[in-house]
Order: sequence, then C-alpha cells, then structure tokens
Amino acid sequence: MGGIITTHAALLPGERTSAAAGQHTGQRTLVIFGASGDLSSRLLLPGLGSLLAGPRATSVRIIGTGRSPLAPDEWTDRVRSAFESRGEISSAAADTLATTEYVAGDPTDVEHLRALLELAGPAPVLYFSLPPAVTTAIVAKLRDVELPEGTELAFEKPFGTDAESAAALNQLVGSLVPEENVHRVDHFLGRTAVLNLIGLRFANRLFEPVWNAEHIESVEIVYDETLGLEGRAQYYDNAGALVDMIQSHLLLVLALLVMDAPATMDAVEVRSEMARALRSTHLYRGSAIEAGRRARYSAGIADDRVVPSYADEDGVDAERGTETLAEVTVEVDTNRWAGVPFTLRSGKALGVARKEIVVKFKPLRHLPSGLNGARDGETLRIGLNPGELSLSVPALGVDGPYTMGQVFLDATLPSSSVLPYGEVLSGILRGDPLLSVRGDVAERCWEIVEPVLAAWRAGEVPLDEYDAGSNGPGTWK
Ligand SMILES: O=C1O[C@H](COP(=O)(O)O)[C@@H](O)[C@H](O)[C@H]1O
Repeated sequence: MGGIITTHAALLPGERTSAAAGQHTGQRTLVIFGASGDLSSRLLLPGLGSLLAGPRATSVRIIGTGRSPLAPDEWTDRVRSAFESRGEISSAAADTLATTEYVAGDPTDVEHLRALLELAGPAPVLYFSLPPAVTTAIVAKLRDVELPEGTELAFEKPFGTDAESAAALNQLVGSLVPEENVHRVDHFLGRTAVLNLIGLRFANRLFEPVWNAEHIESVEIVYDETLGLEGRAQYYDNAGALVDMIQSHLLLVLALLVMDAPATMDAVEVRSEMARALRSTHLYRGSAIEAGRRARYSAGIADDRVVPSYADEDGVDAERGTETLAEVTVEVDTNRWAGVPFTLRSGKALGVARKEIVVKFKPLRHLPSGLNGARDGETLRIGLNPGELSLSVPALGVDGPYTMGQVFLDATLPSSSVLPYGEVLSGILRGDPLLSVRGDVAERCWEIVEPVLAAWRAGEVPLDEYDAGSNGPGTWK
C-alpha cells in the first residue's frame, strides 16, 4: 500500500500539518486527468490562462493525460488557444506553453500513474477533471503508488454522486493525503461577488447588525441561465438542475451568506464556519415534497435561439424525467436565522439570465400616520455575475411630498481579470485550501438535497413544464 507518510492522522478535518498551506512559491506541476475533455478546454485552461496573464501569475508546468492519444502539437495548440481566449499570451503563459506535454494512457494502470508521477517530480497537483466514478477508480489505484510529499489532489464537481459515495471517496482520499491538500473545486467560490459576501457582511457596520431573522423576511439565491445544454447532455441528463447547481454552488453561496464571522481569513476558520452553517441547514419545514419544485423546458426561443424541447435534445433520455429548472427552500436552524426561508433556484433556457441574491428586509412595524404609499421594507440585490449591489430603500416624495416610494442605491463591484476557475486554481497551486470545499461540507451538501432527490425520483412531485425563453412555469408564483 502506498500513500505518503505524514502525521496527519490526529488532525481534525480542515486542520493543517506544519507544512502550512499557502507556502508553495516555486514552480508547480499540474497533472490534469481528463485533459482532452471538454471541461479542461472550456473552463480549467482558460481559468489558468487568466491567472497567468495577471499580476499574480505563477510558474506552472502542465502535464495533460487521458486515454485519447493526442499529438504533442495538438495538445500544445489546445492549451495555447485556451490561453489566447484571455487575450495575448503573457510571458508566464509562454513559459507554461514551452514546457507542457501530454501523456496518453490508461489512468487506472498503476504503471502509467507511476510514470506520470516520475515525470511530474516533487509536490505535484493531480487535478481530476473527470466524472466521479472514473475519478474514484483512479484514486483507488493511487494507493498502490508512492505519492511524493506535498502532493495535492483536486477534484471537479460533482464530488461523488450522493452522500454515501462522497463519504467513501473522502475516506479514500484521506488515506492518501491530509485534508488540507485536498481541493474539491467549486468555481463559485472564486467569483468576486461571492467572495465579497465576506466583505459585505463582516467589514461593514450597516449590514451585519441586521443580518438575522429579526430583520430579514426571506432570501432568494437565483442562478437562472438563458443557456441550454451546450452539448453536455451526457453529463446534464444524469445530473439535472438540482445536482448541477443547487447541491453544489448555491448551497456554498448560502453558507457564506449565513455563517458567523470567522476569527480570521484562514482556511481553517472560514471553512469551519461554512461547515457549521450547513450543518444547521435543513429543508424548509422539513418537507421533501413541499420544499422543492421542478420543471423541464419545452420548445421555445431563448436568447434569440430556437430551442427544441429538452426531451428532444441530442443525447437526452426523455424517460428519465430530468429537471432543467429546480427550486428548493431551506431554513437554517440557528438562533440567528430560525424561520427565514432561503429559496435556491436555478434553471436552463430561461428568458432572463437572473443571477442574484435577493435579501428582503421586513417592513418596519410602525410608520408615523400621515405617511402614504408603499410600506415595503428594503431589498438588497447582490448580482452574482456581474458583481453588482443594489439596495432599494424607502424614500419620501416619490409620488408626492408625503408619499412613500422606493429609490435605489446601486454599486458595481470591481471586476477581476482572473476568472473564477483561475482564482480557485491560484489557491490550489499555492497549496491554500481556502477556496476549496472541505470534505464534510461536500457530504453535507448531498445530505441536504437527498430527500428532495428521492421524492422527485419517486414521482412524488410533479415535473412541471415551461417554454424555453419564458421565466418558468406559469403556475409558479
Ligand atoms: O458548474 C456549472 O456552472 C455553470 C454556471 O456557471 P458560470 O460560471 O458558467 O456562469 C452552469 O452553466 C453549468 O451547468 C454548471 O455545471
């Protein structure tokens, strides 16, 4: 049995060994499993390109590997065009291009894995850009090879296919490297607007004192896309909107939105607070049937494109009943949040790309008599993509001198040239797990949505329909 020899056995999840995170400063070798796949060219390599083009560029050597044979030039061209999608090739990107190589082989073959590790040298990052079953098979084989000290393992979502498989994968991974060397990638944690939730809440006198059930009526976290399947039916038809977006990304956004202040911005502190928040998160009023709604698009026009009915899309098994729009309401059972509904929603082929958090404050209990008009409370909208803030506040004089209305305070967040994937990769390459999902959190996110998934699979909740290009089923509020 291989694995590296460390003294991590007594550590709690998320704790570090003395080789503290964030200490890697020299060149790192990134070994990408599934390198010839769509995800690597569409997201991972452009993300890395954006990092290499900016002031936080770091020295990276990439070894791509996969079953498909690729000529050396073909691989280098793929990496180049992914980097070029971010503009001109920077000198750091040129260095990476000059040294990159591709090694074809069976990733479950121990000899192939040994050869890759030999080529990669000290403290490599092994990045699994593959479906969970394939990743698990490769990780199981890594037990039979000696991993170099400082090896980091990075995993694309979904991490496992349910809480049980995520726990099994966690156990396997934990037998190889300490938790702080494990990076479960969720690119939403690399979004400026998501990271800024920490600034908005904990470095701000205005919001934090009212950030609780006493003042907040309800919260929505919405990621509606006009995009359809984009040729990803093989993956999406198995996942559906709930697993694709809510189980992972939106629950993590929720965690940052509701968690208590971390003592420091260290990965241990921040990830512990996120985990604590999610441990208190349950389906609203405990009902798997009432807490969720699902729907699937039929033919229509979205974003000026003619979209066929989901059931007729290439690669879709219509009988499977996969939802393309999901909504789940949860509550956070803490003194701070009890009773507040948090609705998480995401879907494809919708009419409007609505990507925002909407925090609705309670109206004041009493207004001076003589003030007329709307008495709505404030609403804070936090745009997720692009990063924008808009606070609607009651104001006098909108329709007459003593008539209440709403005015808006708007701000745009500074945009980063580093893509969310690049931001997450930056942490991985430095060995800092701050923007990576901790193992227990990955399991917890599955546990929260599993009762809903089970109710949907058992047909206990109807699969509604909406026209592509609409804003969802007409019967939904
Ligand atoms: O992980 C995913 O995220 C994207 C949405 O994120 P974006 O950064 O591309 O806007 C979603 O389209 C995709 O289905 C999902 O797998």
